[in-house]
Amino acid sequence: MLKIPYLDLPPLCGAAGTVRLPGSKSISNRLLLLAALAEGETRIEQLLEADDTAVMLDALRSLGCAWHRNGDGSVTVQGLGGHLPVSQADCFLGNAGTAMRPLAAALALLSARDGGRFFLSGVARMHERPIRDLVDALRGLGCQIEDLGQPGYPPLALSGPAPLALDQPVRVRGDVSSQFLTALLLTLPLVAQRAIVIEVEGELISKPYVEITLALLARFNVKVEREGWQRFTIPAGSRLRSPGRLVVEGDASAASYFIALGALGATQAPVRIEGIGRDALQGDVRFADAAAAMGAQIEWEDHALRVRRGAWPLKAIQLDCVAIPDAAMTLAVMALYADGPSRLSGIASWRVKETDRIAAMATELRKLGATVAEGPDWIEVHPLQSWRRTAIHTYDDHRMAMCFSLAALHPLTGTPPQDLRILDPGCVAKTFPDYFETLFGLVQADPAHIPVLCIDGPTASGKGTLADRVADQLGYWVLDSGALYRATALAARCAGVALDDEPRVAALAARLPLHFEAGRCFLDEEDVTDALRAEEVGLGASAVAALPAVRQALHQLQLSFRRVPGLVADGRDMGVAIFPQAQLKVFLTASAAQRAERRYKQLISKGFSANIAGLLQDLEARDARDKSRSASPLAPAQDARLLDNSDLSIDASVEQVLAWWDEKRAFAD
Ligand SMILES: Nc1ncnc2c1ncn2[C@@H]1O[C@H](COP(=O)(O)OP(=O)(O)O)[C@@H](O)[C@H]1O
Ligand SMILES: Nc1ccn([C@H]2C[C@H](O)[C@@H](COP(=O)(O)OP(=O)(O)O)O2)c(=O)n1
Repeated sequence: MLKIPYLDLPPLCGAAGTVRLPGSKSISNRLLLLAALAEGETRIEQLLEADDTAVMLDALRSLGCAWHRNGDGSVTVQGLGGHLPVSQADCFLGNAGTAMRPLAAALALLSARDGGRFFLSGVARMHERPIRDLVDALRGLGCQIEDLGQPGYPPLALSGPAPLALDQPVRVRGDVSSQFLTALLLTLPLVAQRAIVIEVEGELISKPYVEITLALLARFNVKVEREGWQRFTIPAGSRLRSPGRLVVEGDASAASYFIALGALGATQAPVRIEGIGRDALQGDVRFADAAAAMGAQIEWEDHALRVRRGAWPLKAIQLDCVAIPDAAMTLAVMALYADGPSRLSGIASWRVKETDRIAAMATELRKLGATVAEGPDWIEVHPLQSWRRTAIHTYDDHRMAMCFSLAALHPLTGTPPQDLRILDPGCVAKTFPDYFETLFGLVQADPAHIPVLCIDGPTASGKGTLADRVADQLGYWVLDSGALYRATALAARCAGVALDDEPRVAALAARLPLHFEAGRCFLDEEDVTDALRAEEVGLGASAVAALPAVRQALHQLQLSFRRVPGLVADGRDMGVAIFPQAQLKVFLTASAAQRAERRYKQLISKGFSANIAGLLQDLEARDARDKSRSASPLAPAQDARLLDNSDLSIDASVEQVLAWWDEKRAFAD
């Protein structure tokens, strides 16, 4: 997960491969609430692990519901059988509408029936998202609900006891958000001694989401009777009972980004998306039909789909998106690649989501250079030929970040390749914490377009530390090239090969069974992370690094680290020999005495024995050999920036390098 201020995406030219979708947010949060309110224990598999489900789980715990995560990631919830063991709780629900609305209804009804006082709040944007229609419906039943902020918006206090009047139909508006109706449907079974009728006022939007609600209620033993989309009856004596085990479908809205990716960039092999089938509960699965109408070639499997590019450019569409409001945002970005203007209507609900999505979408598309028109419930997007390099604001809206990542495929239109900045990319954590990492596993880019930042310098100058920290800030990969020379020296020692036997050491280097996993380094199956840091291995590395055939053998391997979205490479010759075209080259130095002291502290802290005078001698000898060897001697590249960090803290060094990076890559805002 990326918790960084911005992520620069290099220009992308294709996509292929397989993605496993995270669990559906809508299904996950509905199931959590139903499982908590029901009788019996429920094991929920493939539950979404993201911000919106985390706040729901926290809230359930504070309401006295016990749950635990199992070894396979599934969650087991002990149902409360419709009775809260606590009479007070304060629940913070972030920006999760799928938690706020149904919990408001559940707590209003339960506190009215059993007494108690409960508080619901969220982030500032949550307090701007309307809930009045639901509150009005609940007040109509006799529930006591206080607006603690602006009337009609969270935060709310729900208290009781208070008499409930359930003999008249419950009326709720359905034309702003279907979540109000969903909230009532999920929770009224708690008080359904007699049949309860819900009548919807206005034209119900997002009907597929209500279908999810009805289908999940049926799994919990409540069979709601429906007359059209206007009248719903919860039968007398309905009781929520756990079905025992449930599997959450993959998130169909999240699938939209990968369907779009396939439609745009899968010209050879398909993008295969696992976790949903054609008969998925989620309405957003119908996004696939919209993408097909724009030209995507889609083949369905039982629980997966394969997407390739069909028509190119994409075909413009005119579509009423009322049934696929979330996934429709993806169409707006696909429209940039179409053969004419596309018009999406029926999207008034965009205005009350994580942000005003119509305004946000129009603003950011225009920054890319597009012509966009917008109305209260529609948007029209013209295709784009000449793309501007820009920084996309994401408005704390996960879908803005995910949609706009697709703009990095602009070279497919023939426009000159350039990078694209996504601000606050971490906002995807709401529903898809690993979205960007997943995307990077599927996309292709010309290596020459993938940015590289080199940090070269002598031993113990702090290259590794600086490289890791800078890469973390940029969301980039790291190449610790010294580890490759160290691993070669270690492999030679294990194989009994003399370090000056150039052909045999080079042969070992050429097929080094080295791989990196979660910050650890493995030779074959063996974790050699710590062994590589031993001082004698460093000296051995310096010896094998002087052999031209070894350097040659490791060259290609080093180049292969240049992967989307970018690379920070640390070593001796990164800027001179391996990535001579790098955007920024830093040559890092510190006095020999400082470096010896740093290395001493580092070794001692890792449990190695060390002596400072010996280390100083060794590092001066190593500097001399690294500088004087004929093959790629240690020296700053001509265009390198020198950074002497003898008197700089690690933070100050990181700041300096990031400032240089920003200077090179300034973005229009
Ligand atoms: N600017 C700095 N100031 C103080 N100590 C530093 C600084 N940069 C790195 N160090 C410390 O010096 C030690 C050696 O750093 P390392 O990154 O391993 O160096 P290199 O990769 O150049 O051999 C580490 O313990 C690190 O925490
Ligand atoms: N790109 C590189 C990286 C390391 N080397 C050599 C020179 C170094 O003495 C050894 C070990 O490198 P490493 O960066 O791990 O060493 P330090 O952490 O700086 O002590 O490998 C090299 O020649 N070229």
